[in-house]
Amino acid sequence: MASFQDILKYYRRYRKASVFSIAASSAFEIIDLVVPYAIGQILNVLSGQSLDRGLQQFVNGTAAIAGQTPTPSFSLLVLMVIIFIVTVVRAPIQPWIGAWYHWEIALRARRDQTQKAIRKILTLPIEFYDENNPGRIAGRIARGLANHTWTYPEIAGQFIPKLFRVLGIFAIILSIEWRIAVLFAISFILILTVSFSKLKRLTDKEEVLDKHQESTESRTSEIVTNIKTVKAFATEASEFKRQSDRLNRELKTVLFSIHYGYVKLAMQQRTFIQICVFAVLVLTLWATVNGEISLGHFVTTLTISSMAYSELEPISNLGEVFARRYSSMIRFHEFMQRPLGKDAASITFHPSEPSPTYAFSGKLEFHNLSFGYSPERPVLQNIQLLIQPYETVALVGRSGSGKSTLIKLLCRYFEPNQGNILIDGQDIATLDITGYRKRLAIVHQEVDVFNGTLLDNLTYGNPIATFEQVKEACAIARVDEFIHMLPQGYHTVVGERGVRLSGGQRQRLGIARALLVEPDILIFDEATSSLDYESERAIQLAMRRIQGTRTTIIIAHRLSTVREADKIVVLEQGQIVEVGNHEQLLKHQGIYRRLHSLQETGELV
Ligand SMILES: Nc1ncnc2c1ncn2[C@@H]1O[C@H](COP(=O)(O)OP(=O)(O)OP(=O)(O)O)[C@@H](O)[C@H]1O
Repeated sequence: MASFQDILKYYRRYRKASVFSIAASSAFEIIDLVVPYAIGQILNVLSGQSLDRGLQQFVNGTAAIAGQTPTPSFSLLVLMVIIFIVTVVRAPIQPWIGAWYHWEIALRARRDQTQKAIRKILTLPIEFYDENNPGRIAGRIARGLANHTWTYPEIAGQFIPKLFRVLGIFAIILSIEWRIAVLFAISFILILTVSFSKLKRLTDKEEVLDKHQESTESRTSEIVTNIKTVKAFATEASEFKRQSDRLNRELKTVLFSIHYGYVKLAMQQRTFIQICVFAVLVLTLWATVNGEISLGHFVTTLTISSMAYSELEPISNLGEVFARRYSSMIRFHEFMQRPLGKDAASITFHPSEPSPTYAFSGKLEFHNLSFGYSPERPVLQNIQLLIQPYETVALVGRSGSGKSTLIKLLCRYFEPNQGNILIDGQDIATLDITGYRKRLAIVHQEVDVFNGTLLDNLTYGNPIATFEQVKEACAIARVDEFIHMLPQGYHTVVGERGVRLSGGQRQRLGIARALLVEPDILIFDEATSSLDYESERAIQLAMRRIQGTRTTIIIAHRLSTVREADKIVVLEQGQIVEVGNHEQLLKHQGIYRRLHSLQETGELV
């Protein structure tokens, strides 16, 4: 669970600058109070009353140094110089010491934390992304970072200095008339305590609202991602209704629960503040009429106490803003505290510390491998398999039999519960994960295309590939067959803001991209499952050219894709039940034959 402490830790790196700038801003707020005090003293001089003792001594000392007599005119001159220093001289300094640092800290912290968030995104376990959609994750991070950035300058530059200002005011009033100071202190503490306790309750409601908003955003993002399905099932109206209901629910919470609460609080605060200001006026006037305080003190007390009460509203407004943002900041920290993937510790982020470079022949041994996503449900059991270098091995089996899971273990997205996987005789668990994964390449059913040129996408895994290498990979993967149809050839922008590639074209791009990293092990994860016959055929031809050049593992539902594999491994309920080539397995009256017959003739044998 994240807490307030985590919000403080967000700025920990800038602690010293933070303490300095908060102290400086607070000092400026207190210095500001010199003006009403000096004005009060000027009034005393003008009305023939004496200066305060301390000030009189200061004027006398200054007069002695200047070789002057401390006349009323000289006192006025000293007071004007003081006012000049704390107003005009201070003016150009304050923004540099206050505003500059507050924003610098907030902006630097945002850079740091955005880096951390990106690192987090890159190191969370892969199953996190199965359970959380991109809209929800992106929304949570963006809101959390933005709210931290806006909050810091307000709290460090305004909220805390204002509290110090109020303390300074209290000290001045105390030096003038203690009864007014007591009234002032009690009213202040009362207003702030009541306000903050109410804000605490509003924060809880804000948290509910934040969750509602996250769900709405998440669904909107799903609609965008799955728009084809929405349209195909003609569910526009129901999606619209669902989102409208959610927005109405949000509005109801924000308007009648949260906003109502803030307005009610503001009303109570204002009324109470005005009662207090009036009470101070009555008390101060009473003390002046009775000759207990001077006219100058009357003006000073009234001016600074109304200054103090006028600060109450901004202080509690800042508290309100903080309360509104609190839950999204906390939810950001909850995201940041999510446990990392098992591979996270060994992922290197520093290009200056490159991971070791491996080169394997591609011999793979699965030794007595067992695995389950949860302990009570084994998905793979006692897998024993040997894959020779340059061999092409197909994994087939019914849906849910564990084919993809085996690949996930090979890629080290998960660690096996029992047994191990050896590459060239070395346990993959002992290898540097980045160095090891660089020797693997995988072509998924859905090939991701990044926004950029086709060339950028091809060289994604190997940015230093030469154009000759790119062309060679494109020839093998049959990318060259469609490249001339693209307006700028290799330099055509594809992806989000560019030309849309078809499923088959994306697959071929995926294969060429995989080939360009020159992997020792190439994996096709249902690469042809969603393609039409012609595209499938093109991919099969590409695969045929790759066959024998490196260890290749093919997961396939369509058995036509795996017919030419050196070895076909049939999985059933997480266990290997048959191994052999196409002809051998057809002779065997087993699952492969049944699946094959089903696909060829549509009938079970
Ligand atoms: N992240 C996960 N968490 C929990 N269970 C999972 C997860 N991924 C897969 N499974 C379960 O593990 C089992 C094997 O799934 P796997 O994806 O490996 O099968 P598959 O043979 O590749 O299936 P398909 O051919 O349909 O892709 C299934 O019962 C599936 O529900």
